[in-house]
Parts: sequence; structure tokens; C-alpha cells
Amino acid sequence: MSQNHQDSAWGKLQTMLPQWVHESKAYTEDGQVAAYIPELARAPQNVLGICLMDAAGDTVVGGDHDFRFTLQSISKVFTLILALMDRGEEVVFSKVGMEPTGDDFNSMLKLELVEPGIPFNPLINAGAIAISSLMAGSDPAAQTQRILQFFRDVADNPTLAINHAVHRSESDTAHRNRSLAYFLKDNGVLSGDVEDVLDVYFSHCSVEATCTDLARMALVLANNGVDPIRNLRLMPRRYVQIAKTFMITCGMYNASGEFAMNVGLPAKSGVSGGILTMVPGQYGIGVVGPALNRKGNSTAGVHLIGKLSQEFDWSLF
Ligand SMILES: NC(=O)CC[C@H](N)C(=O)O
Repeated sequence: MSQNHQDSAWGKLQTMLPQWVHESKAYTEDGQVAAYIPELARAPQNVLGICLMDAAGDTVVGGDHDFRFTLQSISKVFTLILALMDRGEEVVFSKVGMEPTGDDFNSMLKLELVEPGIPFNPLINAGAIAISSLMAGSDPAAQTQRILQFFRDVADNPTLAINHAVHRSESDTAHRNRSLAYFLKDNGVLSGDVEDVLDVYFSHCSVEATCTDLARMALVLANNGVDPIRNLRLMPRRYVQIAKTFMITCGMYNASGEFAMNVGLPAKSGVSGGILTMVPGQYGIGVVGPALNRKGNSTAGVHLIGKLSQEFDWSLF
């Protein structure tokens, strides 16, 4: 039995989580499941699940915590860290900036408007596509394999795999991402074959996981790159600091300011409804609720994390 089992926050979590999940579940009605990737439209509207994990690996779970979903934009946090590990800060920040856009996650507006035409940050689609082009590996298959292996290492789950139906569905319909990528190619941001880069991007977005996998991955970020369960450093502290800073400023897209105000934790959302967040130094948290608000964040998921943050005074600010 870990220390946490006796501590009052953990006990309160265990007691209260079912009720809080139940209350937040009502907010699934306010959102809509993403349909622009046809395969994602099959997700049920009213799912809400959560897993919180402490440094000993003990978990508290609630709702539909076994629901499987694809990482989508949550993967961008870890490809950013991998690109930093493979290429270093100088190369990465010659391809992407450090600022929020205030625009939708798939917008191309500022790419043309603002010199020198590099994506504003690595968590919008254009930025993440640029990051996908930086992965070490001789061809797209090797790059994808390297990313998948890194995700498996961080999640401590060798069974993490690509959902090929989602990958195909996105690839068949990614007209906007394709145009972003060709635009980046024209601006000199992407080297290599555009379709190859896109294939790597669609692949890491299509890795399937559960809330428990997200919580496990978040736990490593919460501990600045060290997995506290295996007592193993998986990534340099500096790169985790960079990733968490982006999560605060851009992780919830153009709702990041509101999320920082109401929740105050580093977080990253994805269009399949996942949210990865953490209480630094304490817990990794994974949430899923496929019904999204207009800005692409899980309605019920945001509500549930907000409730927890208020109850336990988790805001960093
Ligand atoms: N917000 C997201 O999760 C976007 C990721 C998705 N694969 C896309 O490119 O549209």
C-alpha cells in the first residue's frame, strides 16, 4: 500500500470520483464527436472515462476508463520531445515557433500572413507536421517505428499500436492537412517527400490508447522526464520543460487561456476526445470524452478536470 492510500486527497478521490464523473457526463450532450475524420465519427457521444496515477503506479479510475481511442494531437507532445532528442533545440526552432496562434488547430491563416512562414508552434497541425519531418530514420516506416517505440517506452506498454482504420480514414480525407503540408514545402519548411511526412504524421495520430496509457505517459512528464515507477530517465528535463510550457500556452488550442484560467495545469487534447494532463510532481491524468466543443476539446473532459482542479486546488497559478 503506497503512501498515497493514506493521504486524504487520494482517499477523497476514490470516494468522490464516481459522483464527479456522473455529473460531468451530462456535458457530453453539449459537444459533438469529430466527424471530419470519418472513422472517428463512430465513437459514442456519451463516453467519459478517467484514470489518475500516482508515482507508485497506483490508480484511481472512473467512468469508461477502458474505452480505446486514438491519441490524435496528444501524440504531438511526444513527437516534439523526440524531435528535440534527435535534432536539438536549434534545428527544431528553425522549423516551428514558440507562440500561440489564437486560431483553430488546423488553420493556415498565419502561415501566409506572418514571415518567415514557419508554423507558430509545434502543437498546431502545421507545426506538428513540420516536427514529423524531423524524426530520425531512413524512411517513413523506420520513422514511424521509432515514434511507436518511443510511445511504448513512455507508456511502458509494448502493445501500443496504430489503428490502421483510423490512419486510412484520415489519410483519405486529410485535404486540409495536405494543403498545409504542401504550403510548408513551398515555404522551405519541409524537406523530403510531402506524402511521406504526412504518412508519419497520420501514423502517430492513429496510435490507440486508453486513459491508463495517457496517465502513465503523463506521469513521466509530471516527473520531468523520469518514470518514477521504474526509476528511469526517458527524456531530458529541458525538453519536458519545453513540452509542458507549450501545453500551458497551446495545448488546448485557442482555448488554452481559458483552460489555464479555470484549471491551471499543463494539458494536451486530441480530436478523438482524449486529454492528457498532470499534477506536476504528483499525478499523471488521462481523460477521454469524444464529444467536443467548437474548439476541438472534450466538453465533459474539460468539465471533469476543472472540477478536480478546483476541489484539490491544483492550479499552478
Ligand atoms: N486536434 C487534433 O487532434 C488534430 C489531429 C488530427 N490527426 C488532424 O490532423 O486533424
